Amino acid sequence: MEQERSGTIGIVVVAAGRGERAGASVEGPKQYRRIGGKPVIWHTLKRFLDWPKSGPIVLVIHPEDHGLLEAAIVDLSSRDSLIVVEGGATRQASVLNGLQALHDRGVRHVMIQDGVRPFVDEALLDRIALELDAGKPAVLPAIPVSDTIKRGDTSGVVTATVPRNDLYAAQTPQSFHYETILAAHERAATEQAVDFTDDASIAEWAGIPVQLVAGSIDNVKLTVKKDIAMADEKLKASALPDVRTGNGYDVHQLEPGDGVTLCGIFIPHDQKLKGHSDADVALHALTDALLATCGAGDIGDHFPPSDMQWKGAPSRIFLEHAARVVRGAGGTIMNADISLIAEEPKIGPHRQAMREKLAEILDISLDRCSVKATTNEKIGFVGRGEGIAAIATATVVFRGAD
Ligand SMILES: Nc1ccn([C@@H]2O[C@H](COP(=O)(O)OP(=O)(O)OP(=O)(O)O)[C@@H](O)[C@H]2O)c(=O)n1
Ligand SMILES: C[C@](O)(CO)[C@H](O)COP(=O)(O)O
Repeated sequence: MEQERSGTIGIVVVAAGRGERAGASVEGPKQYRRIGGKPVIWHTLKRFLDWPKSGPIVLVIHPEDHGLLEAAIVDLSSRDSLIVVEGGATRQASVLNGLQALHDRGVRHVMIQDGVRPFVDEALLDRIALELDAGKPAVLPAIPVSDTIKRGDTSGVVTATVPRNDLYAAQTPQSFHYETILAAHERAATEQAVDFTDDASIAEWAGIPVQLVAGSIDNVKLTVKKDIAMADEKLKASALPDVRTGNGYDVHQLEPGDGVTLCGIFIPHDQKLKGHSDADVALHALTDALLATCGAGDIGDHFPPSDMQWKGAPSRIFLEHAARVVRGAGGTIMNADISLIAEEPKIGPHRQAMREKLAEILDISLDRCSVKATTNEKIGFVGRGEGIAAIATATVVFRGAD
């Protein structure tokens, strides 16, 4: 259901093209291709949905693309506020449909945006809004042309060098007084003036003065295949790493026996740890820490103590399972750190073997595995030699959501 938006500037995003210059893709036309893990149109819409001055947002799509659109924006918050209409055979026809969909929605100004310009930024939108507020009927973001411009004939021979000091490359959103541009577009359609590649040209044709504002070098239009690959690389390179930390704690009671297993290493001793499995407190704590990095519950959820098959089991299977869960969720284990709290046996002589065991079980390098130990200064249950406790921390980096 469509929700009301609080901003005052109507937005028309045109995305009904077929993207022929970018070539075919299994993902559909270029506006549905993924860059940085999300479809191009997702990024473009998000910029406007997040901009506080956006009023109603009309999205113009191709009649065959309803399914593609639904899949593309399924996780976009506020998507219910979008007004979706179908476009026409040309960009100009699609814009007209979008403008007409804003009729009677109390819009004073409108911004017309290419769906395939996903890097439009808030500063640019604010610059344009200032000009509209100052009463300009048409505002065009553009950047001065920086290449030397040549004119050539059909045989590929240069016929002239064009002075570039007053040349600009036009961007979007091209922005207007709503009623003024709607009237110009409708008149162009009626008079079959149909060769316009942008909306500023229609304003010029209709005699409306167009104000230039500084565009943004990043606000490129994704036109050919290479543009899409470059946009993808750019977003991936700038994505914030998704680093997560989990912690775990476990304690087991000591009782008379012949040794304890800690971090997968058996240490001969006159006591053993009491437990359902081999009672390796260290690996249990680390298993919980790893599961915590992806919200996957705790060791008891995965290996219920009531299940007899885990009786006497080596705890490395719990840790291996947790590592699989983490990796299955897209995680890379960066670090595993265990602190053992025990009066006896002495851990120091076994630390290196323990670290090596962790590295082997987790399949990560030794320098990412740490084992430390302390006594409890003879205080409490650990201090009285009644049990051994372990605290673990795991650090995992996850791939960006896609
Ligand atoms: N009939 C059309 C043609 C274009 N557009 C939109 O206008 C914007 C800019 O057009 P362009 O880059 O030329 O896109 P396409 O027309 O899809 O590309 P091509 O010309 O390569 O087919 C795009 O967001 C495109 O989806 C549209 O809404 N309706
Ligand atoms: C509107 C536009 O993006 C401004 O640069 C451009 O004119 C669209 O042209 P296209 O031929 O549809 O790519």
